[in-house]
Amino acid sequence: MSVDQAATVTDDEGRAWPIREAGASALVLSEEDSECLRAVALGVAARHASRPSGLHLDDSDLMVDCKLRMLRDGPESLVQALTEFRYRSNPDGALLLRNLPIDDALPPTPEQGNFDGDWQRLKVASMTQLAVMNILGDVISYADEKAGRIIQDVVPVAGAEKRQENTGSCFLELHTEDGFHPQRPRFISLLALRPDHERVALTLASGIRRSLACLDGGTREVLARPIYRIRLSSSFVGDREDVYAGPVPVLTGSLSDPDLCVDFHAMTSDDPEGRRAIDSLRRAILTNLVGHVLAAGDLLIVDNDKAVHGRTGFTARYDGQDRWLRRSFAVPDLRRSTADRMPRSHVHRRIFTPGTDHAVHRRPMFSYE
Ligand SMILES: O=C(O)CCC(=O)C(=O)O
Ligand SMILES: [Fe+2]
Repeated sequence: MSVDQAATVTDDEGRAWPIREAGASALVLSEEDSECLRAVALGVAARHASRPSGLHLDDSDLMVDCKLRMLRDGPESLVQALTEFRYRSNPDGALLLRNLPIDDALPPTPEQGNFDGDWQRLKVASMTQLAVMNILGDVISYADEKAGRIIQDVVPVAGAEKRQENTGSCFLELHTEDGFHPQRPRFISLLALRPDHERVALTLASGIRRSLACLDGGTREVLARPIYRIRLSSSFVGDREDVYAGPVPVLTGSLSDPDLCVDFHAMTSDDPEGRRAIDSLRRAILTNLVGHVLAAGDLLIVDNDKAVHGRTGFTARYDGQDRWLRRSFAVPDLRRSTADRMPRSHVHRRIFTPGTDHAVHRRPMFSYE
């Protein structure tokens, strides 16, 4: 895959797929609303100032505070847009927010994948993101990934350029986030602190609501069969390439408005019909791409049930000024994972133990080749 100047993605067969600019339908916060949100973020940060960085902001009191202050003092138009998106989603399954407050003096982009400094140096960005996520749902993170951090850093890492994960800088194939996880996120948010140097890294999304019309009834029926397996991502299982979840269907729920779980890099089917249906779906998804080069203060929310996302390639310089996004997840109901979390913690325990051949999840769901 590659991207040319006219914002198209070119697939391996040389066919170019246009990318609609997501900025056209963005919600741009007014200066007044942005300052209002900054005040909410600073207020929450001040009340939790003694929280050590080592806890990665993992505490339900902080989440309660974020939600309460956002509902009480946050910009009403933003709370309304988030609540509508939560209930109804939209045709692209993606909502771009612009002009969100972030911290004035940013630390250098971390080199090794995680920001290890004091969270207070990013208090505006961190609390803003958690305030937004707490309106969309219940914040969750995964112990297997990035040490369970509640807010994860998405930065290029030297040596990982070709990896199909967010430390890479090549084309990141369209995927459902953590589609293999029993409590995968409903919403993911990506808040940009810095764009890439050349401003070419387009974060992409594509919604099943737009693609459904491009799929015939037979293809939809195949995609609804539980004949697909998803390889666990390397951020969960390291270098192992043989751990799969499934079998699962790609389309579930309503026939006219289905949910989607697919990964065009990590999903396979032993069934030739299943593979053909995935190819048709990929063409439909590529027909309906939206994209945006996330700039500082842009926050993209992806509805992980209704859209896949990915990113076009870029060149990292590893000079402390590289692209830097921050990511967080929300689920509709945290209580569904009570047995898999410590009390008051929002971190889901490991589903995979490195060095063993056993996934630790209590419901057997992984297979090994
Ligand atoms: O880098 C991006 O824009 C998207 C990365 C991504 O897919 C992720 O972090 O889940
Ligand atoms: Fe992703």
